[in-house]
Amino acid sequence: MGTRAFAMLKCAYRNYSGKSAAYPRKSTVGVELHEAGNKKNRPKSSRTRASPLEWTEEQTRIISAVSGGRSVFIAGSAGTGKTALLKHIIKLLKDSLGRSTVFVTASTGVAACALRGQTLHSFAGIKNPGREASALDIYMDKKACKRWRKVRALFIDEISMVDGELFDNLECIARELRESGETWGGIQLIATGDFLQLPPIPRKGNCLSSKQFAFEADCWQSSFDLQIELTKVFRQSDERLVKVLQGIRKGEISPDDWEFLEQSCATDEPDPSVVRLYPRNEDVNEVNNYKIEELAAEGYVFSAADSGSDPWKRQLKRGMAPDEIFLCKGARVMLIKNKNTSRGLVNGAVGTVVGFVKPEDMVVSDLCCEGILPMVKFDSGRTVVIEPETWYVVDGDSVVAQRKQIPLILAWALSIHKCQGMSLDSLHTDLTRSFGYGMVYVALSRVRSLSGLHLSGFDPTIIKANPKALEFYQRLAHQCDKRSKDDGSSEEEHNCSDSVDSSS
Ligand SMILES: Nc1ncnc2c1ncn2[C@@H]1O[C@H](COP(=O)(O)OP(=O)(O)OP(=O)(O)O)[C@@H](O)[C@H]1O
Repeated sequence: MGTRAFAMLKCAYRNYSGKSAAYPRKSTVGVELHEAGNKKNRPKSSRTRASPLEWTEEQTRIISAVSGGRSVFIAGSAGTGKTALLKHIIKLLKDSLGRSTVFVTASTGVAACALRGQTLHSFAGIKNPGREASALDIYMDKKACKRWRKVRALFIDEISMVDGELFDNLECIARELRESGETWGGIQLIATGDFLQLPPIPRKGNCLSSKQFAFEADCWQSSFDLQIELTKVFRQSDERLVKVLQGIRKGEISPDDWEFLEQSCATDEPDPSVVRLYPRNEDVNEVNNYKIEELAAEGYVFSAADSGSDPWKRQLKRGMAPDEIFLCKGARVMLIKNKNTSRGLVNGAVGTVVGFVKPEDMVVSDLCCEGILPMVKFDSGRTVVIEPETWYVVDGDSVVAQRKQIPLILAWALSIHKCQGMSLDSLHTDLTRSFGYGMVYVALSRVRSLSGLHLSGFDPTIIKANPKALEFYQRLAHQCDKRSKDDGSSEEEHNCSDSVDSSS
């Protein structure tokens, strides 16, 4: 089959009701075309710049430490602005050190794509992320060796999902390849994450590793000049909710807090439009497929247009933008990129597909043969034509792969792993489902306010925090406390440590 024929098949108009494919009724498209043609109704640009944030004292301290060349571990619970701060610091360092020497990585494809970076594994030259990192693989990979020698500042987001053994191995490789006796061969390391959120996924054959977390690595303490915990939560403004979530993060919930949660949350069956969070992908796919089939509506398939080469292109598949998405009228969708923050069109905004339009000034037939775009009515009330977005994998200063796709995913259901890092207006989760350490906290801490939280299966025994992670934070707090007393500053002024002993 020719490439063209294959491409046409791939993006052919599909119908999940099982009926034979048919083109959409012209009249419907006509009406929406008219709406889209009306300039007043159309978004001016999807690239509106977000207004700059006013940094807190904690965040400012981190900015100056990093600007001064220090290696920093930025801790903080959900919604304390770790990612927002990281984006700012990345820009600062790229401007000061040069784009080609600053490498942005994350332990997951989703987080890496969100930062326009690459996975830690791709950066490092690890061929098989599911297995033990092979030093030989890395030494044989000329491009990876070049990166290791060239890098001056290395960012690692979602460090909570990097295990201690990998962290130690990479530090050792950095020293050897850079022929330097300094920790990490003198690389400035900036790591962020919350060890009380999702833990590392055990590698095959490594279930009983004694170094489950990065903070258990032998080199952890010498890797950072400074370890700082952000304490101001921005995602939620309700102080009681913040307090309850902080308790859940630590695996604690008082009877009062439990009652408060039970009474304040909507415990009745939520509106079917509310996003359901599940721990497992199978459940997510089952719900989304069932719901879209139930609509039995005609729609379109949007296929991602990728360029670049492997392993970078493979990373795009692990990001948020789907390889393929079928959309029809009535489909519940979520925006997976910030389009216009001042208008509420942010990553995590949920809405319903209300139609399709053919743009006059844009060719989008690479995504959908019919050259159309979906129109979404967001729950906030705005109706917007969703233009394609591009996700990049950046290696130093070069774009090594990119994916163009409609920035939408189906949103009747979402996995807890995928929603880590998101803010949501409303969600439903069933607490009786199998949750591991940190899962309940990750799920609940996505919501901005209690009015948007729908819970079922109340059972306080499922709230649990990893004891090793708890101990790590206790030591961090103790060191900060000690340091505050030593130099006479208050605890609030000094929630950081120059040296934390990570050994138990
Ligand atoms: N200094 C600040 N002032 C106001 N809002 C802020 C500030 N810093 C961050 N925010 C906002 O707080 C929200 C949560 O921030 P962010 O997603 O960076 O948190 P996070 O710590 O990375 O959360 P998570 O651990 O859940 O990924 C975002 O909407 C962000 O814009």
